[in-house]
Amino acid sequence: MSKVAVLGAGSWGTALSIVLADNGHDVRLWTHSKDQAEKINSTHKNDKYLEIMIPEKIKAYSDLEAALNGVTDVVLVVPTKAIREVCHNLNRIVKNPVRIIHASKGIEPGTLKRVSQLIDEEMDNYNYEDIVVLSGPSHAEEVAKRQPTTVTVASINEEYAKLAQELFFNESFRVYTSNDVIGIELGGALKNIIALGAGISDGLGYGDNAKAALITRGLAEITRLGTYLGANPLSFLGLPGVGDLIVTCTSVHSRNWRAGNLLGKGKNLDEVLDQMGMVVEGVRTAEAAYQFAAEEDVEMPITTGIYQILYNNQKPKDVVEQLMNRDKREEMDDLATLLRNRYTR
Ligand SMILES: NC(=O)C1=CN([C@@H]2O[C@H](COP(=O)(O)OP(=O)(O)OC[C@H]3O[C@@H](n4cnc5c(N)ncnc54)[C@H](OP(=O)(O)O)[C@@H]3O)[C@@H](O)[C@H]2O)C=CC1
Ligand SMILES: O=C(CO)COP(=O)(O)O
Repeated sequence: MSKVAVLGAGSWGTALSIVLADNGHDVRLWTHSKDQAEKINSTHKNDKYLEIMIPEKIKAYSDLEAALNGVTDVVLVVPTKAIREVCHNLNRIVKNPVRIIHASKGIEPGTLKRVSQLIDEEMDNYNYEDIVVLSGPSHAEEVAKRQPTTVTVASINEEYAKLAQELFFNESFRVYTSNDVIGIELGGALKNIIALGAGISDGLGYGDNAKAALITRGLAEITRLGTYLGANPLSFLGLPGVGDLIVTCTSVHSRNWRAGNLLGKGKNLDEVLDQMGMVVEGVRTAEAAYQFAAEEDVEMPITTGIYQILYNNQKPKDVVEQLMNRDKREEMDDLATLLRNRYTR
């Protein structure tokens, strides 16, 4: 059994700690809040984030050095905007070799970097090839209740991907492996933009047809950008692609869907974020993807529309009208070319 530090005690860090504790590992759940650590240790609940009781053997820490003492694996689960800060501190403290698995879903605006690239930049002596990403259709609320869930762990280091699979795998948490770090990270990050769109569509009162269109054309957009950035397009048909799109675009558990729903009902971004109280990763990732699409001339009309709603106060109804009235085109034209180019290279 392994000693594991889970860094980030929000919904997902807590749910993943439960999976690891169920598997018999020694789990330290680190939070940047002393009060929260004390509350978790005394009540075995983390009720701002999850309703369920936490196994007593999970120990919460607010001292990062103490949490990391003697661990073999570090699971990073803070919001993307906190990854650099946490890795900077990790870099200062970690002396023994550890394996790093991250489960955060975002892209940094400005630099347009994925989470594994941020980790790589902040950690002096850690190989990019050894970073593992865990992603897939997995609402924390359901994982914490041990409901059947499937995810993928990806690393260029095949042995580390298999070790991560072993660490998390159990009868209600099925884990696949992959070597497509770019595809798995982009699938998880970009689906949040489309989930905002699905929430907006529901908030406007549109039906299943509109949502199915968003999911499908959203997948085309994700595949287009992802393949441009070096991902294996097949990854987008897998759990961290279409799987995660379905789970976030169709569920009230999704914070991105919920935030979109409020936007569709007429609230502005500041009001929505105040009300959410949890991370809505799609907001920053929409900014990053919009910047990228504009700079590299990659066609991302849904992302562009959502960016305009979030950052330029465009009315959701006007954006839908613009999307519906774009030039007529063939459904698969550019995607077919993209795939053909990739496989005939
Ligand atoms: N929830 C889910 O079902 C899933 C989430 N994810 C991803 O996991 C990541 C984390 O999400 P999730 O746990 O849901 O988010 P939550 O909003 O539930 O929790 C975020 C946690 O991170 C903490 N935090 C914020 N800033 C910092 C910082 N600078 N240093 C240390 N801790 C910090 C927050 O602390 P505080 O309480 O003080 O704000 C909180 O404990 C995201 O990238 C998300 O996309 C992936 C799959 C499923
Ligand atoms: O990524 C998730 C499920 O796989 C959670 O999505 P939200 O961040 O929208 O809640």
